[in-house]
Amino acid sequence: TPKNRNDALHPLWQSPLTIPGGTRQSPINIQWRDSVYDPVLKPLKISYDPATCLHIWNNGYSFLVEFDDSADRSIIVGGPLENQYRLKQFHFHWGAINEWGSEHTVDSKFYPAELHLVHWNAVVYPTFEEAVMEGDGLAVIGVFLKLGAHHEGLQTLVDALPAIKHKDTVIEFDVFDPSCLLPPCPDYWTYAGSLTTPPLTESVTWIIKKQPIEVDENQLEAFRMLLFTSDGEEEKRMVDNFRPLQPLMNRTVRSSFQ
Ligand SMILES: Nc1nnc(SCC(=O)Nc2ccc(S(N)(=O)=O)cc2)s1
Ligand SMILES: [Zn+2]
Repeated sequence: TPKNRNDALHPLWQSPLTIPGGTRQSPINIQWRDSVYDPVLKPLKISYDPATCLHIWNNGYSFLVEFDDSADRSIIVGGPLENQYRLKQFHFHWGAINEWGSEHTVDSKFYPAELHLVHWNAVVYPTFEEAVMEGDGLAVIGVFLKLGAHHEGLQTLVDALPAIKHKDTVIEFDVFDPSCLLPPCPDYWTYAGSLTTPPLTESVTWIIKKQPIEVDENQLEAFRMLLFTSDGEEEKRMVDNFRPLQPLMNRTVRSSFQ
């Protein structure tokens, strides 16, 4: 029984749910028919060096795989971006059941999970922390996960999860190529948004892939055995770690495809 309203709140949201004066918050519903094809959008060029992988850890919000971003070794360029952006980490959001879990929705449809590959503009900003505060500081690629076939590349991550069950646990992860988590179809939507967890800063150019990747039930269940809580605390399963949909306000979602 929660002692006060805050305890009743989802662990993610003990801080304010809304940013006062926020005009470009994420996630949003992508209404396919309202998105505008932009012929000027370039193909997104992705080149990741698997050796830049460092470790995988449970940060109490999600599990994330972090990369060595001290040089331009794993980068994205093109698409809606004016500069190249360096890969810093990727993580996921998922639900307690397969009916929901993604942060973005397409025509109000939830996917069971969503992958976020987080990149920062090291051409313009000296550190990630500074880029987080700037309108063109970050670029996040969103990939929807749908229930289907077993995903070989994801299994490498799934096999590591039992070792990072509790908050603030970490294990070495030497080689992993996140390209294996991207769908083959190049099509994407893009819009100006924000981080979906605190500090919720309005610094993200979102690039949402149209085609989901398929993962199987056992792989989704493996995400759900993680805990929000540290070892020794009362166990709280890490599920439903997605932010509620935010108002579109004065934004247009552009598509790279007709
Ligand atoms: N001084 C600071 N250090 N680190 C930060 S923010 C750390 C960070 O990467 N936050 C983050 C939060 C949400 C997302 S998400 N879900 O992709 O919008 C990505 C990234 S501010
Ligand atoms: Zn995320």
